[in-house]
Amino acid sequence: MAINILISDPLSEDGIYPLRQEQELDLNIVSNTGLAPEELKAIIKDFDVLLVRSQTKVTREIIEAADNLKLIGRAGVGVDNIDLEAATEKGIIVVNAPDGNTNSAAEHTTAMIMALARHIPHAYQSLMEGRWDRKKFVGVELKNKTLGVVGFGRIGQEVAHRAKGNRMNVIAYDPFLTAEKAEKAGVDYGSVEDVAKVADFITVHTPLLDSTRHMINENIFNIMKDGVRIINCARGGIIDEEALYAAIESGKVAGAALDVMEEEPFVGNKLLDLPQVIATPHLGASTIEAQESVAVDVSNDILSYFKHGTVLNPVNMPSVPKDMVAKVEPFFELGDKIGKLVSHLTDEPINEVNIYYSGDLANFDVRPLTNNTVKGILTRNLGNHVNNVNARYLADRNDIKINEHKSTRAKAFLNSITVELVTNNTTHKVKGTLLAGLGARIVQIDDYNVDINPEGHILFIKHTDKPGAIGLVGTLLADQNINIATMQVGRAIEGGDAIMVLSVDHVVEYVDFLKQQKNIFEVKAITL
Ligand SMILES: NC(=O)C1=CN([C@@H]2O[C@H](COP(=O)(O)OP(=O)(O)OC[C@H]3O[C@@H](n4cnc5c(N)ncnc54)[C@H](O)[C@@H]3O)[C@@H](O)[C@H]2O)C=CC1
Ligand SMILES: O=C(O)CCC(=O)C(=O)O
Repeated sequence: MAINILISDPLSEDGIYPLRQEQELDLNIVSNTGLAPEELKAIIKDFDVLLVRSQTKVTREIIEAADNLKLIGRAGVGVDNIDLEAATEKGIIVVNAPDGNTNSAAEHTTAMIMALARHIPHAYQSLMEGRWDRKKFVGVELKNKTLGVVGFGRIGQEVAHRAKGNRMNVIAYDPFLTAEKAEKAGVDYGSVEDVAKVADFITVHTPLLDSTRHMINENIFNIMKDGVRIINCARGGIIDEEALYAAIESGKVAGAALDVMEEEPFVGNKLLDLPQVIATPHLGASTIEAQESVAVDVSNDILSYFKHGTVLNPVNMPSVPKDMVAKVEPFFELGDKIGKLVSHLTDEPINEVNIYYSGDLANFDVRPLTNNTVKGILTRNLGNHVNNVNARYLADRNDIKINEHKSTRAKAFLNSITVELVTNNTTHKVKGTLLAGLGARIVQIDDYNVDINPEGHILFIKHTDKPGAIGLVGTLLADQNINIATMQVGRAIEGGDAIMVLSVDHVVEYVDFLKQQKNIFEVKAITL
Protein backbone atom coordinates (compact mmCIF):
# COMPACT_ATOMS: atom_id res chain seq x y z
CA MET A 1 0.00 0.00 0.00
CA ALA A 2 1.23 3.48 -0.85
CA ILE A 3 2.49 5.73 1.95
CA ASN A 4 0.92 9.16 1.42
CA ILE A 5 3.18 12.07 2.38
CA LEU A 6 1.90 15.64 2.56
CA ILE A 7 4.47 18.46 2.44
CA SER A 8 2.62 21.54 3.71
CA ASP A 9 5.47 24.09 3.95
CA PRO A 10 8.10 24.97 1.33
CA LEU A 11 10.96 22.47 1.67
CA SER A 12 14.25 22.18 -0.18
CA GLU A 13 13.71 19.97 -3.25
CA ASP A 14 17.32 18.71 -2.92
CA GLY A 15 16.59 17.84 0.73
CA ILE A 16 13.65 15.58 -0.09
CA TYR A 17 15.70 13.77 -2.72
CA PRO A 18 15.95 10.64 -0.47
CA LEU A 19 12.16 10.39 -0.63
CA ARG A 20 11.93 11.08 -4.36
CA GLN A 21 14.41 8.37 -5.29
CA GLU A 22 13.12 5.74 -2.84
CA GLN A 23 12.59 2.37 -4.60
CA GLU A 24 11.68 -0.07 -1.84
CA LEU A 25 8.69 1.82 -0.41
CA ASP A 26 5.73 2.99 -2.48
CA LEU A 27 5.68 6.71 -1.62
CA ASN A 28 3.07 9.14 -2.87
CA ILE A 29 4.45 12.65 -2.23
CA VAL A 30 2.03 15.58 -2.40
CA SER A 31 3.27 19.18 -2.05
CA ASN A 32 0.46 21.51 -1.02
CA THR A 33 1.81 24.58 0.73
CA GLY A 34 -0.03 27.57 2.18
CA LEU A 35 -3.14 25.62 3.16
CA ALA A 36 -5.58 27.35 5.50
CA PRO A 37 -6.19 25.37 8.74
CA GLU A 38 -9.66 24.30 7.54
CA GLU A 39 -8.21 23.07 4.23
CA LEU A 40 -5.51 21.07 5.99
CA LYS A 41 -8.09 19.59 8.37
CA ALA A 42 -10.23 18.49 5.44
CA ILE A 43 -7.47 16.53 3.67
CA ILE A 44 -5.22 15.32 6.49
CA LYS A 45 -7.08 12.00 6.96
CA ASP A 46 -5.70 10.84 3.60
CA PHE A 47 -2.06 11.08 4.72
CA ASP A 48 0.33 8.84 6.63
CA VAL A 49 3.04 11.49 6.98
CA LEU A 50 2.92 15.28 7.37
CA LEU A 51 6.11 17.18 6.65
CA VAL A 52 6.30 20.80 7.89
CA ARG A 53 8.63 23.70 8.69
CA SER A 54 7.31 26.30 11.12
CA GLN A 55 4.45 27.89 9.18
CA THR A 56 1.97 25.00 9.41
CA LYS A 57 0.30 24.92 12.82
CA VAL A 58 -0.31 21.28 13.62
CA THR A 59 -3.00 21.83 16.23
CA ARG A 60 -4.99 19.29 18.26
CA GLU A 61 -7.89 19.85 15.88
CA ILE A 62 -5.76 18.88 12.87
CA ILE A 63 -4.32 15.88 14.71
CA GLU A 64 -7.75 14.68 15.77
CA ALA A 65 -8.85 14.71 12.12
CA ALA A 66 -5.70 12.83 11.06
CA ASP A 67 -7.01 9.28 11.20
CA ASN A 68 -4.17 7.69 9.24
CA LEU A 69 -1.28 9.88 10.31
CA LYS A 70 1.71 7.97 11.68
CA LEU A 71 4.50 10.50 11.57
CA ILE A 72 4.93 14.28 11.63
CA GLY A 73 8.32 15.46 10.39
CA ARG A 74 9.54 18.93 11.37
CA ALA A 75 12.32 20.13 9.07
CA GLY A 76 14.01 22.21 11.77
CA VAL A 77 14.47 22.34 15.55
CA GLY A 78 11.53 24.05 17.29
CA VAL A 79 8.37 21.95 17.53
CA ASP A 80 6.24 24.62 19.19
CA ASN A 81 4.01 24.65 16.06
CA ILE A 82 3.04 21.02 16.76
CA ASP A 83 0.71 19.93 19.58
CA LEU A 84 2.99 17.21 20.93
CA GLU A 85 0.57 16.07 23.60
CA ALA A 86 -2.17 15.49 21.02
CA ALA A 87 0.27 13.67 18.71
CA THR A 88 1.52 11.45 21.54
CA GLU A 89 -2.02 10.65 22.67
CA LYS A 90 -2.88 9.59 19.12
CA GLY A 91 0.30 7.55 18.82
CA ILE A 92 1.80 9.76 16.13
CA ILE A 93 5.56 9.98 16.22
CA VAL A 94 7.06 13.45 15.81
CA VAL A 95 10.60 13.75 14.46
CA ASN A 96 12.68 16.88 13.94
CA ALA A 97 16.07 17.79 12.50
CA PRO A 98 17.97 19.23 15.46
CA ASP A 99 21.43 19.55 13.92
CA GLY A 100 20.82 20.61 10.33
CA ASN A 101 20.32 24.33 10.92
CA THR A 102 22.60 24.95 13.94
CA ASN A 103 25.34 26.55 11.89
CA SER A 104 23.00 28.81 9.92
CA ALA A 105 21.17 29.97 13.07
CA ALA A 106 24.51 30.69 14.78
CA GLU A 107 25.78 32.62 11.75
CA HIS A 108 22.55 34.62 11.56
CA THR A 109 22.82 35.48 15.27
CA THR A 110 26.41 36.62 14.74
CA ALA A 111 25.32 38.74 11.78
CA MET A 112 22.58 40.30 13.91
CA ILE A 113 25.05 41.12 16.71
CA MET A 114 27.32 42.87 14.21
CA ALA A 115 24.49 44.64 12.38
CA LEU A 116 23.22 45.92 15.72
CA ALA A 117 26.65 47.08 16.89
CA ARG A 118 27.28 48.97 13.62
CA HIS A 119 23.75 50.13 12.68
CA ILE A 120 24.13 48.45 9.28
CA PRO A 121 20.41 48.24 8.31
CA HIS A 122 19.67 51.84 9.25
CA ALA A 123 22.84 53.17 7.62
CA TYR A 124 21.99 51.33 4.40
CA GLN A 125 18.42 52.63 4.46
CA SER A 126 19.63 56.21 5.05
CA LEU A 127 22.06 55.93 2.13
CA MET A 128 19.31 54.55 -0.12
CA GLU A 129 17.23 57.56 0.82
CA GLY A 130 19.99 59.81 -0.50
CA ARG A 131 21.74 60.85 2.72
CA TRP A 132 25.46 60.67 3.55
CA ASP A 133 25.11 60.59 7.32
CA ARG A 134 28.30 59.40 9.00
CA LYS A 135 27.80 60.94 12.45
CA LYS A 136 24.43 59.30 13.14
CA PHE A 137 25.72 55.76 12.76
CA VAL A 138 28.71 55.61 15.08
CA GLY A 139 28.79 52.09 16.47
CA VAL A 140 30.53 50.08 19.19
CA GLU A 141 33.27 47.44 18.93
CA LEU A 142 32.70 43.87 20.00
CA LYS A 143 36.30 43.37 21.15
CA ASN A 144 36.54 43.14 24.96
CA LYS A 145 32.76 43.39 25.35
CA THR A 146 30.89 40.65 27.18
CA LEU A 147 28.33 38.48 25.40
CA GLY A 148 25.75 36.83 27.65
CA VAL A 149 24.40 33.59 26.20
CA VAL A 150 21.18 32.31 27.75
CA GLY A 151 20.70 28.70 26.64
CA PHE A 152 24.00 26.96 25.96
CA GLY A 153 22.80 24.19 23.65
CA ARG A 154 23.82 23.59 20.06
CA ILE A 155 23.27 27.13 18.76
CA GLY A 156 24.27 28.94 21.97
CA GLN A 157 27.64 27.16 21.96
CA GLU A 158 28.28 27.93 18.29
CA VAL A 159 27.44 31.60 18.86
CA ALA A 160 29.82 31.70 21.84
CA HIS A 161 32.57 30.14 19.75
CA ARG A 162 32.18 32.82 17.07
CA ALA A 163 32.01 35.61 19.66
CA LYS A 164 35.35 34.48 21.05
CA GLY A 165 36.70 34.77 17.51
CA ASN A 166 35.62 38.41 17.71
CA ARG A 167 37.58 38.66 20.99
CA MET A 168 34.51 38.98 23.15
CA ASN A 169 34.27 37.58 26.67
CA VAL A 170 31.39 35.14 27.05
CA ILE A 171 29.27 34.33 30.06
CA ALA A 172 26.57 31.70 29.71
CA TYR A 173 23.61 30.37 31.62
CA ASP A 174 22.01 26.99 31.05
CA PRO A 175 20.61 24.62 33.68
CA PHE A 176 22.81 21.87 32.19
CA LEU A 177 26.00 23.91 32.04
CA THR A 178 28.62 22.50 34.42
CA ALA A 179 31.92 24.10 35.48
CA GLU A 180 33.84 21.53 33.40
CA LYS A 181 31.78 22.18 30.28
CA ALA A 182 32.11 25.95 30.69
CA GLU A 183 35.87 25.63 31.15
CA LYS A 184 36.18 23.45 28.07
CA ALA A 185 34.22 26.00 26.02
CA GLY A 186 36.32 28.82 27.46
CA VAL A 187 33.34 30.72 28.88
CA ASP A 188 32.29 31.98 32.31
CA TYR A 189 29.03 30.76 33.69
CA GLY A 190 26.43 31.85 36.21
CA SER A 191 22.72 32.33 36.77
CA VAL A 192 20.52 34.31 34.40
CA GLU A 193 20.85 37.22 36.86
CA ASP A 194 24.68 36.92 36.79
CA VAL A 195 24.54 37.09 32.99
CA ALA A 196 22.16 40.07 33.05
CA LYS A 197 24.39 42.05 35.41
CA VAL A 198 27.63 41.86 33.43
CA ALA A 199 26.79 41.44 29.74
CA ASP A 200 26.98 44.17 27.09
CA PHE A 201 25.10 41.99 24.58
CA ILE A 202 22.63 39.29 25.61
CA THR A 203 21.49 36.60 23.17
CA VAL A 204 18.90 33.94 23.99
CA HIS A 205 19.03 30.37 22.64
CA THR A 206 16.55 28.31 24.64
CA PRO A 207 13.43 26.57 23.39
CA LEU A 208 10.13 28.26 24.24
CA LEU A 209 8.85 26.34 27.26
CA ASP A 210 6.66 27.25 30.23
CA SER A 211 9.91 27.74 32.14
CA THR A 212 11.48 30.02 29.51
CA ARG A 213 8.40 32.09 28.57
CA HIS A 214 9.20 35.71 29.51
CA MET A 215 12.36 34.63 31.32
CA ILE A 216 13.84 37.93 30.11
CA ASN A 217 11.33 40.18 31.83
CA GLU A 218 11.10 43.57 33.57
CA ASN A 219 13.03 42.33 36.65
CA ILE A 220 15.86 41.02 34.51
CA PHE A 221 15.96 44.19 32.36
CA ASN A 222 16.20 46.23 35.58
CA ILE A 223 19.44 44.55 36.64
CA MET A 224 21.09 44.80 33.19
CA LYS A 225 23.85 47.30 32.41
CA ASP A 226 22.70 50.56 30.90
CA GLY A 227 23.13 50.48 27.12
CA VAL A 228 22.86 46.68 26.86
CA ARG A 229 21.94 45.19 23.47
CA ILE A 230 19.52 42.26 23.15
CA ILE A 231 19.36 39.57 20.45
CA ASN A 232 16.65 36.96 19.94
CA CYS A 233 17.12 34.45 17.12
CA ALA A 234 15.49 31.61 19.06
CA ARG A 235 11.79 31.99 19.81
CA GLY A 236 9.42 34.89 20.35
CA GLY A 237 8.10 34.81 23.90
CA ILE A 238 11.42 34.09 25.65
CA ILE A 239 11.70 37.88 25.95
CA ASP A 240 8.70 39.77 27.32
CA GLU A 241 8.03 42.19 24.43
CA GLU A 242 6.22 44.78 26.57
CA ALA A 243 9.16 44.84 28.98
CA LEU A 244 11.63 45.10 26.07
CA TYR A 245 9.68 48.00 24.58
CA ALA A 246 9.70 49.83 27.91
CA ALA A 247 13.41 49.14 28.44
CA ILE A 248 14.25 50.56 25.00
CA GLU A 249 12.10 53.64 25.57
CA SER A 250 13.73 54.26 28.95
CA GLY A 251 17.21 54.03 27.40
CA LYS A 252 18.20 50.97 29.48
CA VAL A 253 18.45 48.92 26.27
CA ALA A 254 20.44 50.57 23.46
CA GLY A 255 19.22 48.22 20.74
CA ALA A 256 17.56 44.94 19.95
CA ALA A 257 17.95 42.52 17.03
CA LEU A 258 14.98 40.22 16.59
CA ASP A 259 14.50 37.34 14.18
CA VAL A 260 11.45 36.05 16.02
CA MET A 261 8.53 37.49 17.95
CA GLU A 262 5.60 36.23 19.97
CA GLU A 263 3.15 36.54 17.05
CA GLU A 264 4.41 35.70 13.58
CA PRO A 265 4.35 37.07 10.93
CA PHE A 266 5.20 40.17 12.98
CA VAL A 267 4.59 42.86 10.36
CA GLY A 268 3.06 45.78 12.28
CA ASN A 269 4.53 44.89 15.70
CA LYS A 270 5.11 48.14 17.57
CA LEU A 271 8.71 47.17 18.38
CA LEU A 272 9.45 47.69 14.67
CA ASP A 273 8.54 51.37 15.06
CA LEU A 274 11.50 51.90 17.40
CA PRO A 275 14.66 53.05 15.60
CA GLN A 276 16.74 51.01 18.06
CA VAL A 277 15.24 47.75 16.75
CA ILE A 278 16.47 45.79 13.76
CA ALA A 279 14.67 42.68 12.61
CA THR A 280 14.53 39.86 10.09
CA PRO A 281 11.45 37.77 9.26
CA HIS A 282 12.47 34.49 11.01
CA LEU A 283 15.44 33.88 8.72
CA GLY A 284 17.77 32.07 11.14
CA ALA A 285 17.56 28.77 9.29
CA SER A 286 16.96 30.21 5.84
CA THR A 287 20.07 29.17 3.97
CA ILE A 288 20.35 26.75 1.08
CA GLU A 289 22.60 24.52 3.17
CA ALA A 290 20.41 24.42 6.30
CA GLN A 291 17.20 23.82 4.35
CA GLU A 292 18.76 21.00 2.40
CA SER A 293 20.26 19.48 5.52
CA VAL A 294 17.07 19.53 7.66
CA ALA A 295 14.97 18.16 4.80
CA VAL A 296 17.48 15.32 4.23
CA ASP A 297 17.44 14.48 7.97
CA VAL A 298 13.65 14.25 8.24
CA SER A 299 13.39 12.41 4.91
CA ASN A 300 15.84 9.79 6.18
CA ASP A 301 13.88 9.41 9.41
CA ILE A 302 10.66 8.87 7.44
CA LEU A 303 12.34 6.12 5.41
CA SER A 304 13.88 4.58 8.50
CA TYR A 305 10.53 4.56 10.30
CA PHE A 306 8.67 2.79 7.52
CA LYS A 307 11.49 0.36 6.81
CA HIS A 308 12.78 -0.49 10.29
CA GLY A 309 10.37 1.11 12.78
CA THR A 310 13.18 3.22 14.24
CA VAL A 311 14.05 6.91 13.93
CA LEU A 312 17.12 8.97 14.76
CA ASN A 313 15.47 12.15 16.01
CA PRO A 314 12.24 11.39 17.84
CA VAL A 315 10.72 14.27 19.78
CA ASN A 316 7.99 12.40 21.65
CA MET A 317 9.86 9.15 22.30
CA PRO A 318 13.15 8.45 24.13
CA SER A 319 16.05 9.15 21.82
CA VAL A 320 18.24 6.05 21.73
CA PRO A 321 21.28 5.81 19.44
CA LYS A 322 20.70 3.71 16.34
CA ASP A 323 23.28 1.05 17.23
CA MET A 324 21.65 0.61 20.65
CA VAL A 325 18.20 0.21 19.08
CA ALA A 326 19.69 -2.39 16.71
CA LYS A 327 20.91 -4.42 19.74
CA VAL A 328 17.46 -4.64 21.34
CA GLU A 329 15.39 -4.76 18.14
CA PRO A 330 15.30 -8.59 17.90
CA PHE A 331 13.49 -8.63 21.27
CA PHE A 332 10.71 -6.23 20.22
CA GLU A 333 8.32 -8.93 19.08
CA LEU A 334 9.06 -11.07 22.14
CA GLY A 335 8.27 -8.13 24.48
CA ASP A 336 5.02 -7.46 22.62
CA LYS A 337 3.96 -11.13 22.81
CA ILE A 338 4.83 -11.47 26.51
CA GLY A 339 2.91 -8.24 27.19
CA LYS A 340 -0.16 -9.54 25.34
CA LEU A 341 -0.02 -12.94 27.04
CA VAL A 342 0.43 -11.65 30.58
CA SER A 343 -2.37 -9.11 30.13
CA HIS A 344 -4.82 -12.01 29.72
CA LEU A 345 -3.86 -13.59 33.03
CA THR A 346 -5.84 -11.05 35.05
CA ASP A 347 -9.06 -9.12 34.62
CA GLU A 348 -8.32 -6.79 37.52
CA PRO A 349 -7.04 -3.24 37.02
CA ILE A 350 -3.26 -3.23 36.82
CA ASN A 351 -1.43 -1.05 39.36
CA GLU A 352 2.13 -1.81 38.46
CA VAL A 353 4.18 -3.49 35.76
CA ASN A 354 7.65 -4.81 36.55
CA ILE A 355 9.77 -5.67 33.55
CA TYR A 356 12.93 -7.66 34.31
CA TYR A 357 15.67 -7.78 31.69
CA SER A 358 18.28 -10.46 32.35
CA GLY A 359 21.55 -11.41 30.70
CA ASP A 360 23.29 -9.46 27.98
CA LEU A 361 20.14 -7.48 27.24
CA ALA A 362 20.56 -5.67 30.55
CA ASN A 363 23.65 -3.90 29.15
CA PHE A 364 21.58 -1.94 26.64
CA ASP A 365 19.20 0.97 26.69
CA VAL A 366 15.95 -0.97 26.79
CA ARG A 367 13.50 1.96 26.81
CA PRO A 368 12.20 1.30 23.28
CA LEU A 369 11.73 -2.34 24.26
CA THR A 370 9.83 -1.34 27.38
CA ASN A 371 7.54 0.88 25.29
CA ASN A 372 6.82 -2.03 22.98
CA THR A 373 6.17 -4.41 25.88
CA VAL A 374 3.83 -1.91 27.56
CA LYS A 375 2.08 -1.57 24.19
CA GLY A 376 1.51 -5.35 24.22
CA ILE A 377 0.04 -5.21 27.74
CA LEU A 378 -2.32 -2.32 27.03
CA THR A 379 -3.55 -3.57 23.66
CA ARG A 380 -5.94 -6.02 25.31
CA ASN A 381 -8.02 -3.25 26.85
CA LEU A 382 -7.14 -0.20 24.80
CA GLY A 383 -7.10 -1.74 21.34
CA ASN A 384 -4.90 -1.17 18.37
CA HIS A 385 -4.49 2.56 18.75
CA VAL A 386 -1.83 1.84 21.38
CA ASN A 387 1.63 1.95 19.86
CA ASN A 388 5.14 2.41 21.17
CA VAL A 389 4.82 6.19 20.94
CA ASN A 390 1.81 6.53 23.23
CA ALA A 391 2.15 3.37 25.35
CA ARG A 392 3.95 5.03 28.28
CA TYR A 393 1.65 8.04 28.11
CA LEU A 394 -1.43 5.79 28.20
CA ALA A 395 0.04 3.78 31.10
CA ASP A 396 0.54 7.03 33.05
CA ARG A 397 -2.96 8.19 32.22
CA ASN A 398 -4.33 4.92 33.59
CA ASP A 399 -2.20 5.18 36.77
CA ILE A 400 -0.12 2.14 35.85
CA LYS A 401 3.40 2.42 37.19
CA ILE A 402 6.07 0.97 34.90
CA ASN A 403 9.32 -0.23 36.48
CA GLU A 404 12.34 -1.51 34.57
CA HIS A 405 14.74 -3.88 36.36
CA LYS A 406 18.01 -5.10 34.91
CA SER A 407 20.36 -7.87 35.86
CA THR A 408 23.28 -9.01 33.73
CA ARG A 409 23.23 -12.32 35.60
CA ALA A 410 21.60 -14.82 33.28
CA LYS A 411 20.27 -18.01 34.79
CA ALA A 412 19.11 -20.72 32.38
CA PHE A 413 18.94 -18.40 29.34
CA LEU A 414 21.40 -16.05 27.68
CA ASN A 415 18.75 -13.32 27.69
CA SER A 416 15.26 -13.17 29.06
CA ILE A 417 12.40 -10.75 29.61
CA THR A 418 10.00 -11.31 32.50
CA VAL A 419 6.90 -9.19 32.80
CA GLU A 420 5.06 -9.09 36.10
CA LEU A 421 1.63 -7.50 36.48
CA VAL A 422 0.63 -6.38 39.96
CA THR A 423 -3.03 -5.77 40.78
CA ASN A 424 -4.69 -5.16 44.17
CA ASN A 425 -5.06 -8.89 44.77
CA THR A 426 -2.78 -10.76 42.43
CA THR A 427 0.60 -10.89 40.77
CA HIS A 428 1.03 -12.66 37.44
CA LYS A 429 4.15 -13.12 35.41
CA VAL A 430 5.32 -14.40 32.05
CA LYS A 431 8.92 -14.98 31.07
CA GLY A 432 10.25 -15.32 27.53
CA THR A 433 13.51 -15.69 25.71
CA LEU A 434 14.93 -15.81 22.20
CA LEU A 435 16.41 -19.20 21.35
CA ALA A 436 19.06 -19.34 18.64
CA GLY A 437 17.50 -20.76 15.48
CA LEU A 438 14.08 -21.21 17.12
CA GLY A 439 13.07 -17.62 17.82
CA ALA A 440 10.78 -16.44 20.60
CA ARG A 441 9.76 -18.85 23.36
CA ILE A 442 7.60 -18.40 26.46
CA VAL A 443 9.40 -20.35 29.19
CA GLN A 444 7.43 -19.52 32.30
CA ILE A 445 3.84 -18.58 33.11
CA ASP A 446 3.32 -17.69 36.77
CA ASP A 447 5.17 -20.50 38.60
CA TYR A 448 4.93 -23.03 35.79
CA ASN A 449 7.79 -23.81 33.46
CA VAL A 450 6.58 -24.16 29.87
CA ASP A 451 7.99 -24.07 26.35
CA ILE A 452 5.55 -22.28 24.08
CA ASN A 453 5.92 -20.74 20.66
CA PRO A 454 4.01 -17.46 21.16
CA GLU A 455 2.16 -17.53 17.85
CA GLY A 456 -1.45 -17.80 16.78
CA HIS A 457 -4.38 -18.91 18.92
CA ILE A 458 -3.72 -20.15 22.42
CA LEU A 459 -5.94 -21.68 25.06
CA PHE A 460 -4.71 -21.23 28.60
CA ILE A 461 -6.42 -23.54 31.06
CA LYS A 462 -5.93 -23.74 34.83
CA HIS A 463 -7.16 -26.92 36.48
CA THR A 464 -6.59 -29.29 39.36
CA ASP A 465 -3.92 -31.87 38.65
CA LYS A 466 -6.20 -34.94 38.46
CA PRO A 467 -6.07 -37.92 36.03
CA GLY A 468 -8.25 -37.50 32.94
CA ALA A 469 -8.07 -33.70 32.65
CA ILE A 470 -6.00 -33.72 29.48
CA GLY A 471 -8.17 -36.33 27.78
CA LEU A 472 -11.32 -34.47 28.73
CA VAL A 473 -10.10 -31.19 27.22
CA GLY A 474 -9.01 -33.00 24.04
CA THR A 475 -12.42 -34.62 23.65
CA LEU A 476 -14.36 -31.42 24.35
CA LEU A 477 -12.33 -29.48 21.81
CA ALA A 478 -12.74 -32.26 19.23
CA ASP A 479 -16.53 -32.10 19.81
CA GLN A 480 -16.34 -28.41 18.86
CA ASN A 481 -14.20 -29.25 15.80
CA ILE A 482 -11.20 -27.42 17.30
CA ASN A 483 -7.91 -28.95 16.25
CA ILE A 484 -5.01 -28.89 18.73
CA ALA A 485 -1.60 -28.16 17.17
CA THR A 486 0.53 -28.38 20.33
CA MET A 487 -0.07 -28.87 24.03
CA GLN A 488 2.00 -28.05 27.10
CA VAL A 489 1.19 -29.04 30.65
CA GLY A 490 2.79 -27.86 33.85
CA ARG A 491 2.19 -28.20 37.53
CA ALA A 492 3.76 -26.87 40.66
CA ILE A 493 3.07 -29.94 42.87
CA GLU A 494 1.41 -33.30 42.24
CA GLY A 495 -2.35 -33.09 42.78
CA GLY A 496 -2.21 -29.28 43.11
CA ASP A 497 -2.95 -26.55 40.59
CA ALA A 498 -1.84 -27.22 37.04
CA ILE A 499 -1.95 -25.48 33.70
CA MET A 500 -2.48 -26.53 30.11
CA VAL A 501 -1.41 -24.31 27.25
CA LEU A 502 -2.71 -25.40 23.89
CA SER A 503 -2.15 -23.88 20.51
CA VAL A 504 -5.17 -24.39 18.33
CA ASP A 505 -5.77 -23.86 14.65
CA HIS A 506 -8.35 -21.12 14.79
CA VAL A 507 -9.92 -18.54 17.08
CA VAL A 508 -11.86 -20.05 19.97
CA GLU A 509 -14.71 -17.70 20.70
CA TYR A 510 -16.65 -19.58 23.39
CA VAL A 511 -14.81 -21.24 26.24
CA ASP A 512 -17.73 -21.61 28.64
CA PHE A 513 -18.12 -25.30 27.78
CA LEU A 514 -14.61 -25.81 29.20
CA LYS A 515 -15.17 -23.61 32.24
CA GLN A 516 -18.21 -25.66 33.25
CA GLN A 517 -16.10 -28.79 33.74
CA LYS A 518 -15.24 -30.05 37.20
CA ASN A 519 -11.58 -29.44 38.09
CA ILE A 520 -11.19 -26.67 35.43
CA PHE A 521 -11.30 -23.27 37.08
CA GLU A 522 -9.91 -20.83 34.57
CA VAL A 523 -9.90 -20.72 30.75
CA LYS A 524 -8.58 -17.95 28.53
CA ALA A 525 -8.56 -17.82 24.74
CA ILE A 526 -5.72 -15.62 23.56
CA THR A 527 -4.61 -14.65 20.06
CA LEU A 528 -0.98 -13.53 19.84
N1 LIG B 1 15.48 31.58 14.16
C1 LIG B 1 15.53 30.42 13.59
O1 LIG B 1 15.25 30.27 12.41
C2 LIG B 1 15.93 29.24 14.38
C3 LIG B 1 15.59 29.14 15.70
N2 LIG B 1 15.95 28.04 16.41
C4 LIG B 1 15.59 28.02 17.83
O2 LIG B 1 16.78 28.21 18.60
C5 LIG B 1 16.60 27.64 19.89
C6 LIG B 1 17.82 26.85 20.29
O3 LIG B 1 18.02 25.77 19.41
P1 LIG B 1 19.16 24.69 19.69
O4 LIG B 1 20.38 25.35 20.21
O5 LIG B 1 19.26 23.85 18.49
O6 LIG B 1 18.49 23.87 20.87
P2 LIG B 1 19.21 22.98 21.98
O7 LIG B 1 18.17 22.06 22.49
O8 LIG B 1 20.46 22.41 21.47
O9 LIG B 1 19.58 24.04 23.12
C7 LIG B 1 18.64 24.64 23.94
C8 LIG B 1 19.30 24.86 25.28
O10 LIG B 1 18.42 25.64 26.08
C9 LIG B 1 18.63 25.21 27.41
N3 LIG B 1 17.57 25.65 28.29
C10 LIG B 1 16.36 25.08 28.52
N4 LIG B 1 15.70 25.77 29.46
C11 LIG B 1 16.50 26.80 29.83
C12 LIG B 1 16.37 27.86 30.78
N5 LIG B 1 15.27 28.00 31.52
N6 LIG B 1 17.39 28.72 30.89
C13 LIG B 1 18.51 28.60 30.15
N7 LIG B 1 18.69 27.61 29.26
C14 LIG B 1 17.69 26.72 29.09
C15 LIG B 1 18.72 23.71 27.28
O11 LIG B 1 19.32 23.14 28.44
C16 LIG B 1 19.56 23.56 26.04
O12 LIG B 1 20.92 23.44 26.35
C17 LIG B 1 15.30 26.84 19.80
O13 LIG B 1 14.25 27.63 20.33
C18 LIG B 1 15.07 26.68 18.32
O14 LIG B 1 13.73 26.49 18.01
C19 LIG B 1 16.69 27.03 15.87
C20 LIG B 1 17.05 27.08 14.56
C21 LIG B 1 16.66 28.17 13.70
O1 LIG C 1 11.95 26.41 9.25
C1 LIG C 1 12.43 27.49 9.57
O2 LIG C 1 12.91 28.28 8.77
C2 LIG C 1 12.45 27.87 11.04
C3 LIG C 1 13.55 27.19 11.74
C4 LIG C 1 13.37 27.26 13.20
O3 LIG C 1 12.91 28.21 13.75
C5 LIG C 1 13.76 26.09 13.99
O4 LIG C 1 14.35 25.16 13.43
O5 LIG C 1 13.47 26.09 15.19
